Amino acid sequence: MDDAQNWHEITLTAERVEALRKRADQHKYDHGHAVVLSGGAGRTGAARLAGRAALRIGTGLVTLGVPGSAQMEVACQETAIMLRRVDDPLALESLLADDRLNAFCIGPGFGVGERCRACVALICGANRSVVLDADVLTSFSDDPEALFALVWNRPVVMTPHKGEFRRLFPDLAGADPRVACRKAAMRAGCTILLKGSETSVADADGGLGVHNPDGKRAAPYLATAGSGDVLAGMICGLLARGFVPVAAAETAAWLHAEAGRRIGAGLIAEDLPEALPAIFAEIGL
Ligand SMILES: NC(=O)C1=CN([C@@H]2O[C@H](COP(=O)(O)OP(=O)(O)OC[C@H]3O[C@@H](n4cnc5c(N)ncnc54)[C@H](OP(=O)(O)O)[C@@H]3O)[C@@H](O)[C@H]2O)[C@@H](O)CC1
Ligand SMILES: Nc1ncnc2c1ncn2[C@@H]1O[C@H](COP(=O)(O)OP(=O)(O)O)[C@@H](O)[C@H]1O
Repeated sequence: MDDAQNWHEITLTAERVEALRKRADQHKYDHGHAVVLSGGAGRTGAARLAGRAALRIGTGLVTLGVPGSAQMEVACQETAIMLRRVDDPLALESLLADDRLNAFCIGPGFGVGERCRACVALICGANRSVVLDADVLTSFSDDPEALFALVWNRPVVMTPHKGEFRRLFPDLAGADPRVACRKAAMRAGCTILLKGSETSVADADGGLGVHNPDGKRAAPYLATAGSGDVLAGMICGLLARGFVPVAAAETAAWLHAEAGRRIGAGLIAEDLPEALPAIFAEIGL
């Protein structure tokens, strides 16, 4: 399927607003436990942004998995977010043994290479919901098929910007982004969110949603360092809350852009999670 006309506009549907609501009879464990894996000392900012976004979007608990070298750095910055030491794939395996930790985010600031590839293999092998972003996508650029074998038919959202997309899907990078995103998702066998001023979300069955197709929801001040890390955290948080991958990706894309639109000029990535409470109040949560 490569029909560029066959798509829907991404909006915040009434059903998704209801799914964002917390009911009076629920407690934090009813809203999931998200884990964001961080890079080492001096490289924790991106994971901290993602963790903050997961918490603000309503995840019950958020843990940052942090190498020992970076524990003090992260502990000095975070309060509501919990910390676990994760130095290597072995430590990750022990986290994965606890199935209450129900959604993961890996890639932002994580570091490129074998440790990254091994962690992705463990998370996907455990069939855990996961957002694969940034350094994960770069880590597999020499062997995209190895990544597709891991994510095929799993609850995975990949979130490439155009540079990362080109590294994984070089033959599709020149095509219309909507068509390219759909073909990529069908090839990889998972949900793909292709970032840009227009954002596309495609699933493995050929479904395609487009945010800002007519430019009316433009949010150009999102073009700032760490903005994509926040988006990855929002998606991870929604996966932890029980959204299926496409719904998590589309809902996060809408909320992320809405936050960007409201803040406007002067926006920095830290502002985005903090904009969510006002948006939630306005949509009636
Ligand atoms: N606060 C923090 O801690 C932050 C930490 N961060 C972390 O840094 C790590 C590196 O992430 P990254 O995205 O900066 O660099 P990366 O993908 O390795 O290469 C970039 C190259 O790709 C290309 N390119 C093409 N299209 C593009 C597009 N639309 N958007 C962007 N790039 C595009 C372009 O190359 P060109 O096309 O010009 O040849 C460009 O030179 C990663 O772990 C991330 O999480 C950041 O999130 C910032 C905040
Ligand atoms: N001109 C733009 N208009 C709207 N959104 C944009 C624009 N430029 C970037 N964005 C959004 O900002 C985010 C940038 O993500 P990314 O490139 O991964 O940055 P980082 O790695 O620094 O977090 C994406 O969600 C993208 O859709």
